[in-house]
This record gives sequence, structure tokens and C-alpha cells, in this order.
Amino acid sequence: METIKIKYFDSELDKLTYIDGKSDWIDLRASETTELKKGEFRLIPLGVAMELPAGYEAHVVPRSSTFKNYGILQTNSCGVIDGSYCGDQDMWQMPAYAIRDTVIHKGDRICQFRIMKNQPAIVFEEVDSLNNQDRGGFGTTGVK
Ligand SMILES: O=c1ccn([C@H]2C[C@H](O)[C@@H](COP(=O)(O)OP(=O)(O)OP(=O)(O)O)O2)c(=O)[nH]1
Repeated sequence: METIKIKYFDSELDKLTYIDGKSDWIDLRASETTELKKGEFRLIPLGVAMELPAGYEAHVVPRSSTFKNYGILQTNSCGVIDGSYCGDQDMWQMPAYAIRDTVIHKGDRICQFRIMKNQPAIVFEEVDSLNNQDRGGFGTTGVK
């Protein structure tokens, strides 16, 4: 069990809930009603700041129904929340692009997150050859 310190920017907003047994991803809510015109980009406020457990970062992705319900795409595909993003004003946000006119209402659950362990420290060792066989990619194994 890990503890996340959480600050809500709006007392009216429902608290985040961890629904044990169904999925370990936790839904995030828009903290303001946001109207977007087709082709518009906006950072949608999520109304929370958190201090993650030491050695963790969080990944934020859309819910599977978000595009169908709102016609928005998360522009960075997966948001990375660093452990150092833990100040009182470090509110989580979802960068969103609207493919049609749309309204996201305050309190709507539009994306979800989970925490992930930081990767180990990395050093690069430069070489002339990797001395491995090429695998190939980008369609080389076919579609059937
Ligand atoms: O979808 C996201 C992505 C990031 N963040 C916050 C948390 C993250 O720790 C901070 C900084 O993000 P990132 O490291 O991606 O951006 P940057 O390096 O500060 O800026 P740049 O986009 O120029 O790389 O912004 C969000 O709230 N939502």
C-alpha cells in the first residue's frame, strides 16, 4: 500500500476514488466546465495537486469513452507527471484538442492515471556496432 498526498483546488469537486477489483487506474475529473470549439486546444484543469510516493511518477491517459463522449484527443497521448511536480500550485491538467464543438462539464471524469516506478539511472555507452541481428519492424512481420 502506498500513500498519495492530495490537495483539491475546489471543495465542491467529488474526491478521487480507487475502485478496488475493477481497474487500478484512477479516474480524474475536469474541475471547470470547459467549452471547446472544433479545432481548439485547451489545458483542461483537473483540480488536484499531489505528492507521489518517493521514486514514482504518474501516467495520465484518456478514458476509453472520452473521445466518443467529448470528441477530444489528449495531445501528448500520455501525460507524464514527475514526482517533483508536487507544489501547492502544481495542478494536474489534461492537454486536449477538440475535433468538434464540445462541452466538458465540471466533475466529468475525462482521464485516468496510475503511478509507475521511476526507471533506474541510465548511462549511455557509445559503440560502433551493437553486434546483434537486426529484428526489423514497421510491418516486416505482416498483418495476417
Ligand atoms: O499531461 C500532462 C503533462 C504534464 N503535466 C505536468 C506534470 C509534469 O511534471 C509537468 C511538466 O511536464 P513535462 O515534463 O512533460 O514538461 P516540461 O519538460 O516542463 O515542458 P516541455 O513540454 O517543454 O518538455 O507538467 C500535466 O499536468 N499534464
